Amino acid sequence: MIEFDALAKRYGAYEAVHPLTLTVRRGEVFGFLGPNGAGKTTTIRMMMGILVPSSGRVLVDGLDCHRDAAQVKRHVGYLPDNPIFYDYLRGREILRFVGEMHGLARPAAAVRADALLDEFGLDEVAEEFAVNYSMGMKKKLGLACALVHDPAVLILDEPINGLDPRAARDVQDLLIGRAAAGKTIFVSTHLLDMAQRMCDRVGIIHRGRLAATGSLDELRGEADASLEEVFLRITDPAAVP
Ligand SMILES: Nc1ncnc2c1ncn2[C@@H]1O[C@H](COP(=O)(O)OP(=O)(O)OP(=O)(O)O)[C@@H](O)[C@H]1O
Repeated sequence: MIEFDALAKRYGAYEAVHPLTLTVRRGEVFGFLGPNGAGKTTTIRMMMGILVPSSGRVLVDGLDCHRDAAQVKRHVGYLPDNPIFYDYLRGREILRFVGEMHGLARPAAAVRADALLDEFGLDEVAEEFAVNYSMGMKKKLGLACALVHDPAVLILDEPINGLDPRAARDVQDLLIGRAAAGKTIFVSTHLLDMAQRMCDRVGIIHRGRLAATGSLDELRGEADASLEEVFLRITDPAAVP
């Protein structure tokens, strides 16, 4: 379970995330939707202990993401918006290294890395340097790194942004598999197709404020508007925040 309790972030005088209160249930796939600059990455960086909240807090399975940041990392798999690797390590080496950093014994990390490389279709490039990976391969490797310690919770920042349709579908299928296995997934995106395919509930963030939350049916409402119509209405630049 993820509990946001009036979590807020200011950059100087600029309020990037207004106090955010929200609960994501265990086993739920929650889509955090918003246009560019809405505050999605800032929120996720607070969840990962990378940014210090200006006020409020966020808890993952009872652990405070700021105070207990190290424990949270054991519990959570994180895919950053732009995964960066040691360029001159090979895919397999990176995944083993991340596994060992999470406390797996060397043989166990090797077995786990091989299984994920196989599942993610990266086995053919496993001996290639990550610097030579395509964007799709980097996202898949990043996701494999997020999963190497079999965390209960996944926090994913724009997992299919910039991917071609096949790679995007591959990544979504991998995530849908994880959701079916009971993982709690918090995924930020501005790609509504993905939200529609994967998410149990979504929240729409606009100018740092959570403007709407609910299941897709709830957001579409009685008018049965498409998610795109709902999103465009809520995030209309002319709308008063
Ligand atoms: N370090 C910073 N200093 C000042 N302002 C910042 C900083 N980081 C982000 N911002 C501002 O905070 C707001 C929210 O940014 P954030 O990156 O969280 O948005 P986002 O929803 O993830 O956007 P995108 O979809 O474009 O990645 C933006 O207006 C951004 O310019």
